Amino acid sequence: MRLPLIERYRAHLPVSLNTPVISLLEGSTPLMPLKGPEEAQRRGIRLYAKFEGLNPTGSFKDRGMTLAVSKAVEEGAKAVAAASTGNTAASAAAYAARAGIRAIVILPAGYVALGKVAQSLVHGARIIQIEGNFDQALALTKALTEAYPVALVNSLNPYRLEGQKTLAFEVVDELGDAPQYHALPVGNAGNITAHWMGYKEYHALGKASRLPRMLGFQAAGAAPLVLGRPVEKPETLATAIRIGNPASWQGAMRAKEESGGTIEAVTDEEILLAYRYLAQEEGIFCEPASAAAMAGVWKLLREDRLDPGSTVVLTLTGHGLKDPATAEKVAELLPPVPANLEAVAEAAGLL
Ligand SMILES: Cc1ncc(COP(=O)(O)O)c(/C=C/C(=O)C(=O)O)c1O
Repeated sequence: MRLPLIERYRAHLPVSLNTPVISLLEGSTPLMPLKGPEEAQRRGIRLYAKFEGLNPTGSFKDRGMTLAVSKAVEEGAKAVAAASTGNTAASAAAYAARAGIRAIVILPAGYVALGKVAQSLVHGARIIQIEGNFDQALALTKALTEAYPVALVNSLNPYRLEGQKTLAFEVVDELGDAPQYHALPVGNAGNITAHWMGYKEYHALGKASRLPRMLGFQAAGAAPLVLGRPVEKPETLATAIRIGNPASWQGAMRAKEESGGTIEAVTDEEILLAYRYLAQEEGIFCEPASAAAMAGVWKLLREDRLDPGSTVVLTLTGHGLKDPATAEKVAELLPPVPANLEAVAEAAGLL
């Protein structure tokens, strides 16, 4: 029987018997073996996708939100607030509804994928769109939660990272050890920080014999961690990681340096190629930001920078249905045909 994430990893989480468990049965997502591109097969490198799009609200955010909202309710909160590029908002809205408290979400107007706005709307969140970007939305949300009795549930909230570290636990529990490499997209950098926390905790407990090298990937137009300075006007079609000044900058640097890993940039074109590869060659529909992890691993494979025979886990952070508009960038919808067999057979390429 599927367990709430807090129950599955209670021993490793800052909860007590007084903590209500607000859950949508998140976590325990599939670790899917990939065929992998030819460059991986040739070197005997095994790729696995940890598909976080199969969480209840369709992204990895649910791991952190179950804990952040449970702890907020334990502390008497009647409302939670988050700035978001969309998935944090969707998750906060769902878990607040589950808990019977209010969600306030602040979004950068015009830069949040359709599916995520739909989720926040339908769950009844109070949606505030600002004429600004995510970084401005986060500053406003911090100010709001300091001035009013509302709990902040962005990844500045330590409970978010505590929840998200469980992904590393699941990978080790399933593979029997940590992989040599773990790749993921990086925006506000909470997730790479949390992954590294989880691997270090499990390694310290002797549950993993090794620590993976963390491979973080940013979109080239929104790559402050690669440039070494904030990006004033971040731009990328991968709107989930369109962030110019990551809140967990230090955490990301620690994960990179302590693990001997790297944080690099991939272009929007490379992201779209990886997005299409995952959908059309592996059968996995993830959102563009998630495909940055595949784009990055592909780049390292082309540059022959991954050890032959190694195992690489990629966190595919969100489901592709979140951003239906981008699907049309990689496949053209043909115009309708007359409703007769010959026209359909011709359109199907069977004639
Ligand atoms: C699909 C997807 N992939 C990657 C990231 C980057 O994770 P972080 O590096 O921990 O920020 C996000 C982040 C989204 C938000 O920050 C938000 O929803 O406000 C995401 O939704």
